[in-house]
Amino acid sequence: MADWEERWSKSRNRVYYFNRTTNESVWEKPTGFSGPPAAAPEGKVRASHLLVKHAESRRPSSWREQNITRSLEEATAIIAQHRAVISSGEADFATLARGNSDCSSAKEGGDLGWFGKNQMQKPFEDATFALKVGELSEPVFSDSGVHIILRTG
Ligand SMILES: N=C(N)NCCC[C@H](NC(=O)[C@@H]1CCC/C1=C/[C@H](COP(=O)(O)O)NC=O)C(N)=O
Repeated sequence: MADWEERWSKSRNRVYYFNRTTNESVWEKPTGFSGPPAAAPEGKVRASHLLVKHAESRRPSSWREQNITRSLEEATAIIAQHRAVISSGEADFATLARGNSDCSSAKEGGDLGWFGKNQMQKPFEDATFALKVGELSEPVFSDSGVHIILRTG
């Protein structure tokens, strides 16, 4: 496993994995990969998020639920519950995001990869850039719904 390293694909704006011995490149994280994360591309941050959508979301549908009808209040309460579970250490962020996030990034444990300014909706961008690496946000409200954000890079 020591042969693999995480790299950043500028063209696809996401990480990939390069094997120094075989020169092979793969998108999916090799099983057991434990190398250092890709170096932070200039001016970019990396974050994972858990999104709970509601009836007023810009796209009230997700892989989890075809037609999302919960209210903004309900979504906020659900996010607060998830945040409490993560903060208590009862579950890790990626596991909770994988099963509960209404974003397609759920399949990556919520990982959105590296992104710079003007890529994400402003409330999300502002909240992420204000976090230190490793810090978990308070609930963040965007047109997509209600998020908690873990800054990872
Ligand atoms: N660069 C990466 N990895 N993908 C492009 C992101 C585009 C960006 N997206 C967002 O700002 C929302 C909030 C933060 C994450 C995010 C994810 C949304 C949430 O779901 P939706 O409201 O779209 O159904 N799904 C994808 O876009 C935008 N400018 O709309």
